[in-house]
Amino acid sequence: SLLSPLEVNLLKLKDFAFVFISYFCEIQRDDLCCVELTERLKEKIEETFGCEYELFIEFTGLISWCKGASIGWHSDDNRSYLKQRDFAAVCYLNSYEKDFIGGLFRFQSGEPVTVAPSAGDVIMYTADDRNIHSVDEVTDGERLTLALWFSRDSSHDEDSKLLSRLSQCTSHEVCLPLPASTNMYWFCPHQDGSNQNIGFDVCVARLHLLGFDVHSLQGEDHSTDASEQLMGPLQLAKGGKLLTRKFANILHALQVVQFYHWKASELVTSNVENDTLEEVKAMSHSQLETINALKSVFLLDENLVATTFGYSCSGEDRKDSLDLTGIALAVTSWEEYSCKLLKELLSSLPQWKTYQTIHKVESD
Ligand SMILES: O=C(O)CCC(=O)C(=O)O
Ligand SMILES: [Fe+2]
Repeated sequence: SLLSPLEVNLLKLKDFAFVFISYFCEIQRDDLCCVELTERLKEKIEETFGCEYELFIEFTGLISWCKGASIGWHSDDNRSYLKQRDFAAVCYLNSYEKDFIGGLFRFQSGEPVTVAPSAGDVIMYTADDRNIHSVDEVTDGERLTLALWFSRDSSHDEDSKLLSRLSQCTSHEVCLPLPASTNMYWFCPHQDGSNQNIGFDVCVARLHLLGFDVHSLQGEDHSTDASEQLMGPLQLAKGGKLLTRKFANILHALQVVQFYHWKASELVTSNVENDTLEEVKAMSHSQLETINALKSVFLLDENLVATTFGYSCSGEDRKDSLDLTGIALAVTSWEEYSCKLLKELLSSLPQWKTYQTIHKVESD
């Protein structure tokens, strides 16, 4: 094991759909830095593989493998756009048989042949075809990993890219999340196309599990392509009611809902103002139709959603505890929270730029 139980727990603490930036700051605040951890992994790789030159972290991914997820035989540099990858480190954040079934890691040749993930363990291997590997299908539960890829090529340094993006931010703006292409969020257990009609959009499904439906403002105009609807302005609905507040896109709505779910007990809900209450309206028949039309495209298989995310009856409690009025309040708290995190990040930016790398900076 390379990671302590505390580190493992901090890493998987937040829902994965939540912004990595907030994740990163919370961990810092708890006096344990994700960056320190990744630096430690980098040093370990350099030591293990006898690297003479410094490595750069090329990509960091906090990955949730839901029921049905798997990956066949591959090397990690097997695409033209992945050629810069030299080494991989996969940190296991939970354990085989305890938290999920299936999901064994296998090497095609050499020893060990099979690795059963165990929280805190890290596997490291070269990204080329000397280490062809696969991951068995996860048949129950959710498998959680922190995966990092390393490159000898400094032009692929993840830190530099992030630094230049952060340099373009100003601390006053709210950073609205931008969804990647819609097919990034499409979950389909049969990638071979045998069951084209089975699947769901991960964002719509996560909202659905928390008790919310999506009302696309572009959906009212029937000419808009369904997949574009999630990229544009939308509203949230629940139990025949609609929150008039507009969200920029599906990820914005999801972040606010997840934030509310995460922080609900801390948000002050006692003095709900009238104008917040006025934002919750009964929905019309046509609005309900727009909601259902979107569901019929993006929530094709509700049972698959429940089994994939492993929610059963316990999911009902969380659904009921979250309401639209709370969401209206959470929008502002989420903005304040995001702005605060962004300010903290930006305050470290001058030092980070000096070193061209992201390090923990002591705040006064
Ligand atoms: O999660 C794992 O055990 C390995 C993941 C993997 O092979 C990959 O993402 O390329
Ligand atoms: Fe891999």
